[in-house]
Amino acid sequence: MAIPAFLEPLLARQYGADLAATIVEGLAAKRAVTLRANTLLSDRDAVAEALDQAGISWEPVGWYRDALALPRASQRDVWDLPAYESGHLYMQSLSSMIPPLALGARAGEDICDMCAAPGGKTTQIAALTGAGARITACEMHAPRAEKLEFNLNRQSARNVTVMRTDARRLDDFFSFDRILLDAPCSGSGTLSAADPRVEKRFTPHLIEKSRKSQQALFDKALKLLKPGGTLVYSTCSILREENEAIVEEGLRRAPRDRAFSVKPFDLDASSELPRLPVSLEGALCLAPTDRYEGFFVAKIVRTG
Ligand SMILES: C[S@@+](CC[C@H](N)C(=O)[O-])C[C@H]1O[C@@H](n2cnc3c(N)ncnc32)[C@H](O)[C@@H]1O
Repeated sequence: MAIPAFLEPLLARQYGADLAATIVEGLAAKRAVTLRANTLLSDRDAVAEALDQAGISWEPVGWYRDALALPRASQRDVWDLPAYESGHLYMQSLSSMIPPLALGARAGEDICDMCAAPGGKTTQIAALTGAGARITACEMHAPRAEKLEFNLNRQSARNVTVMRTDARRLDDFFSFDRILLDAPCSGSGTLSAADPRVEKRFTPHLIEKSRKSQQALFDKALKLLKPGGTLVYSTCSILREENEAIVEEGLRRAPRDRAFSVKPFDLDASSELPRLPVSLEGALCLAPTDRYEGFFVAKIVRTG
């Protein structure tokens, strides 16, 4: 099985042939298992000690103290740890830890995670706010909403209300200080040649379907944002049509009585991130590598 052949020309149109070839190589690389210490129940040092005791070698991640990379471990090695079972850690890709950091949520705020299951980012936001924020987590697919609730319980994220609903239909009466829209996407940044279903799953139709849903969700997010509020838009796609184009079109047709601006966000030691060029100033797009998934993150602030 191979990465579908139509992807490389698509990438080449966006990034040029050389970079497209490097990206496809990055997709084929075996990615290191990475995890996040759950500070609602434990901390980085305790998780590191549990790994040491199990003989699993780990490396720190420069831009996020709670993240650990396990270059030689398998997922099963982590599943076997008591600290995994008890929710003291959460297996999560490094790239997907960035949107909650970019969101910058604080205790006391109203937060919405519009597309929340299985809950990696919801539980991270809960941990980052010390369980002091009011978090609404939407998920429209019932089995995935169950998985979300399971993970929230296991991670002890008690300040989260789960809404089993289509976030596109949220009443405009709601308003939030911060919204994370980690949108459903084609997954072009995380494709694996080892996945036997990759050719059936990743199709031009999936990109188009994702794009429509992303735009509708983005438009809704802008309506739900309080003045001064922050929206973070992210996908695990590296295609411009699912990323920059969604943000640009959403801002173009935003309600005329509101103003929004794309803002850069800081990440300590972010020079270690494998950045791809972006056409939206302030946004971040990561290349797939043996450590990172391909990922896009943009931060939008309602300025008026
Ligand atoms: C990229 S995944 C989210 C991953 C999640 N943020 C995490 O970090 O664990 C997108 C999720 O959005 C859900 N979804 C798709 N369309 C939705 C919609 N219109 N409203 C709510 N949830 C939706 C999907 O079922 C899927 O679980």
